[in-house]
Amino acid sequence: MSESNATTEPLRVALLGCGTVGSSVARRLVEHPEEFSARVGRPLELVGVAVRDLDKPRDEAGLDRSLLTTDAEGLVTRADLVIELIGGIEPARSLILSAFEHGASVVTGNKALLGEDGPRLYEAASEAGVDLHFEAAVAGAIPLIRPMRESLAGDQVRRVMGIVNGTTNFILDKMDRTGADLADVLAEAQQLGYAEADPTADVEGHDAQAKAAILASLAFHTRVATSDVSCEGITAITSDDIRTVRRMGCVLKLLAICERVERPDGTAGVSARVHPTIVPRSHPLASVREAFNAVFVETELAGELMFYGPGAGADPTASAVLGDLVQAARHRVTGARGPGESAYAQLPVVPLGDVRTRYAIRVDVEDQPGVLARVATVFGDTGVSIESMIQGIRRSDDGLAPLTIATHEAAEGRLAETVERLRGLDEVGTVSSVLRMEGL
Ligand SMILES: NC(=O)C1=CN([C@@H]2O[C@H](COP(=O)(O)OP(=O)(O)OC[C@H]3O[C@@H](n4cnc5c(N)ncnc54)[C@H](O)[C@@H]3O)[C@@H](O)[C@H]2O)C=CC1
Ligand SMILES: N[C@@H](CC=O)C(=O)O
Ligand code: NA
Repeated sequence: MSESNATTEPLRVALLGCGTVGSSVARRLVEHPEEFSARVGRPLELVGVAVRDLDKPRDEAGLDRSLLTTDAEGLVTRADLVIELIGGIEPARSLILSAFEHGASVVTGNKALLGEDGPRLYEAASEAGVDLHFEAAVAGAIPLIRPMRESLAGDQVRRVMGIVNGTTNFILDKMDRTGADLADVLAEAQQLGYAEADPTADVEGHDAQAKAAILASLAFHTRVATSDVSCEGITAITSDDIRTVRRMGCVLKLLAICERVERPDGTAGVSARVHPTIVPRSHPLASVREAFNAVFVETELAGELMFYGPGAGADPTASAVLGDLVQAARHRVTGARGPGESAYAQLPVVPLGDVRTRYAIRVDVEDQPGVLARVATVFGDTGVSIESMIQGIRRSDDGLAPLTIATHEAAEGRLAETVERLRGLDEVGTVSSVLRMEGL
């Protein structure tokens, strides 16, 4: 690639955090400076890397150790472009705000922070007249944020649904294929660099919850915070659940679902939720393996779009970060600006109780005449329509038989009432799982 259009004045780049993703970003920056220079139109100079521990070996990142500093606050004041890959809320937020105050554009992969305090970051970037880019924050390497912010800016998004957490997809996929337990597979996902620093964020669904908030905000031009997204993770999923779902010809996936919905008074609202979901094996989401992500975006004009690729891991995530870096750097060169916040619609977030979907409920019942009728009556009373009921063989130890009831679409509130009433039946031992279904 030619360097003829590159001036000699470098743009100063500060990297905050040199962990899984940061070290891959650093390596690429120091290994291929001429490529970046040619693509941006000006050289990029890595002026510092903020770390927590100066003595930690980092040879694999190919870094000149004199670039390392524990003074992240000082580093952001002498940069044109700041890459934040520390993660978490603080000190990441203060460092990003300080970067904006000092006139730097910011690239981050920090979905936790964007989901909690995105509007504040947008506002600060806008006041400073600089860019805020975050392609890595949702679905790793997959170009999804830029299409949502820019390519689809003239269309109307109806629904965004998909797998946005690599760790849990890796775990569920392994549980499905090998019958392994959740805890065994989590350690492997951590080793491969997919999990968050605290993997509870992955398995409890909070990482996907923050990503759903980001996607819903972009899709519906509305401020949706992480706390607006209802969330259920995969920690309660057992190998029994996986087996039951297999027998149904389905697979279990942790899905983020963001929808534009009609409220009871006919006005538009937004719903956003994350939960384990039963998906038929014939559905494209069922074949998403390991730490891959896949997101369907349904719009008024484009119809259905599918985004697929590596959703986590050092190098795939670095690809998204570096793409953003080049974009932010080009803007510095040309004087252009990236898109700011678009939250003009301000649609209300509907309560989970009003959201409608389908369910599979697994209960253990006494194997006696009249029990199925009594269970069915509960559904009739609460207005939840049954699609099928499958009873398994009575167990010898407790004399109970597993019963799986699949429903037609019903409101979450009605379903919760149904489950409550099932728990009160003498003939029902336990309600062992309640799972939502999509694409059936
Ligand atoms: N690992 C992945 O696959 C993906 C990660 N992300 C996001 O990218 C960010 C970084 O993730 P990872 O690299 O996986 O995390 P990591 O935990 O491997 O790296 C974070 C690094 O920041 C350092 N750090 C913490 N506080 C610091 C401070 N005050 N000053 C300087 N350094 C500090 C830590 O010592 C650690 O080396 C997070 O926001 C994460 O959510 C986004 C997409 C994918
Ligand atoms: N922990 C996250 C990393 C990428 O966002 C995941 O597993 O998806
Ligand atoms: Na992405």
